[in-house]
Amino acid sequence: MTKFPSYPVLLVDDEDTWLRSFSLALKSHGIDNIICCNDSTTVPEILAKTEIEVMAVDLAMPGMSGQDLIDTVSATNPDIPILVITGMSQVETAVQCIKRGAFDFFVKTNDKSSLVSGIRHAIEIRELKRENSSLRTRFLQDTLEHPEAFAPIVTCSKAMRSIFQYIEAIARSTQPVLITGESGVGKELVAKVIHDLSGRQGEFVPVNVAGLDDNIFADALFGHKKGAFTGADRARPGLVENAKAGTLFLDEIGDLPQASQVKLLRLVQEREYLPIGSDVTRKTDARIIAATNVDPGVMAEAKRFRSDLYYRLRAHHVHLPPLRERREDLPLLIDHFMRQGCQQRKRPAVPVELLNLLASYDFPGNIRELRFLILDALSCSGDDELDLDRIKAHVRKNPAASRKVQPGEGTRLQFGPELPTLKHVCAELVHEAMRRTGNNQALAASMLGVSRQALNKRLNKLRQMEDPEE
Ligand SMILES: Nc1ncnc2c1ncn2[C@@H]1O[C@H](COP(=O)(O)OP(=O)(O)OP(=O)(O)O)[C@@H](O)[C@H]1O
Repeated sequence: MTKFPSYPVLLVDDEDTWLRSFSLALKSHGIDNIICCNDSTTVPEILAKTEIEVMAVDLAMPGMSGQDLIDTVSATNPDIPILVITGMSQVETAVQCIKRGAFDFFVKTNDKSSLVSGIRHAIEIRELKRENSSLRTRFLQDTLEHPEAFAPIVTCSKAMRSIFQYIEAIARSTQPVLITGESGVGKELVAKVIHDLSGRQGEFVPVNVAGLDDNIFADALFGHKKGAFTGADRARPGLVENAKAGTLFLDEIGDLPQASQVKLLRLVQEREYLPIGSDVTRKTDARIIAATNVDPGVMAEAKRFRSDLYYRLRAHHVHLPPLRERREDLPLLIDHFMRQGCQQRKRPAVPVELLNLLASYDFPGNIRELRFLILDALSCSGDDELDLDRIKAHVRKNPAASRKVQPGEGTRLQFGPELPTLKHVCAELVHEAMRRTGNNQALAASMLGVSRQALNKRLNKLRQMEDPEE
């Protein structure tokens, strides 16, 4: 099992019994990467050797008091959240500690649940801070540390590049990720990249939970004991077990029944689950990535999706834009799918008309639909040129998705009583073509029936007219 969190939690107290019982409480809640230290004077040495995620320190200790420790650690390792643990009579001192930089304080009692929640909260804050700073660096430098990991995602879109930078920043976190976006935008592809970048040794285990009733959901995810129900003639591990030390990818979580939402909440929050027929709780270290093409925030408002589950799942959130908002990817994707479909055969030429045809199509099925269109057209084409008949028929069948005005059958442009000038109409047309193609000049030129050079000249002229200072 991968230890959680990735860097240890340091517990500092001179009472060994307290250290033992506290670390047991943490372990039973899935926090098992712990260093116990009963001599506060050795803390600076530990910090010099090991990166620490969070510290919990007692106030009254011989050698170096909790307060002294806070002063030292805040000066040398200001990013480490420090939780102060005090006796009943020391609350005032604890408040002083908060003023000196401690993260929070807790009164030492036998019930350790609030202390465990405090540690978990501090771990989450630490992870978020780490990700924020990594994100800031990446944005400033506009770099990707592992561009090769994104190779399966074909794109040249700026929006997608920013998403890649975000993914790199959150990939190693243990918190869940929610991926939203229309059907076919590449959510599963992105989930797999997050797993590949996570450094997790376990498997990537995808499961589509759409339409599963609660019993099948529980059986698929949590498995069952032998004899748990009629037909359960042997024990079967669930997908959560298969995803140990890896990633569990739950696709289409938007339709999950309420009862399954409760079970998923426990899995996400407590990292715990019960196989069917068992009364022994099991722990998991699988990282959860969930995806949906319905906005769970809206569903949470409509009370169809638990809001506590929604907020837990979206500790990190990746939203993938639809293909119609990144049309600049069309030429690359067409080329990619042409290559995919022509591994065993000669690649026919792609008529320029194809880009023109697709540049004003809205792709309700996004990249999956484009892939199907290209592979389908290839299957009916000879070696010379890609046959566009079936693509044209498909685009015509989806008139709502096609904004293109077909020659001869289109609506006429509407004008008010005063006609615009030719110059004005040209400028509007150029802007519209650029907008529709996501600023891809080759595509826009093809839509407007001019060469790329001619469009470029026109764009330069327009820029000069709009901003003569330039
Ligand atoms: N940027 C991309 N580059 C190359 N192929 C892509 C890209 N995005 C998606 N695809 C391909 O499109 C298809 C659909 O992608 P995927 O299954 O990841 O979408 P999805 O958003 O998870 O869909 P759904 O919501 O229906 O589950 C797959 O064949 C995938 O490989």
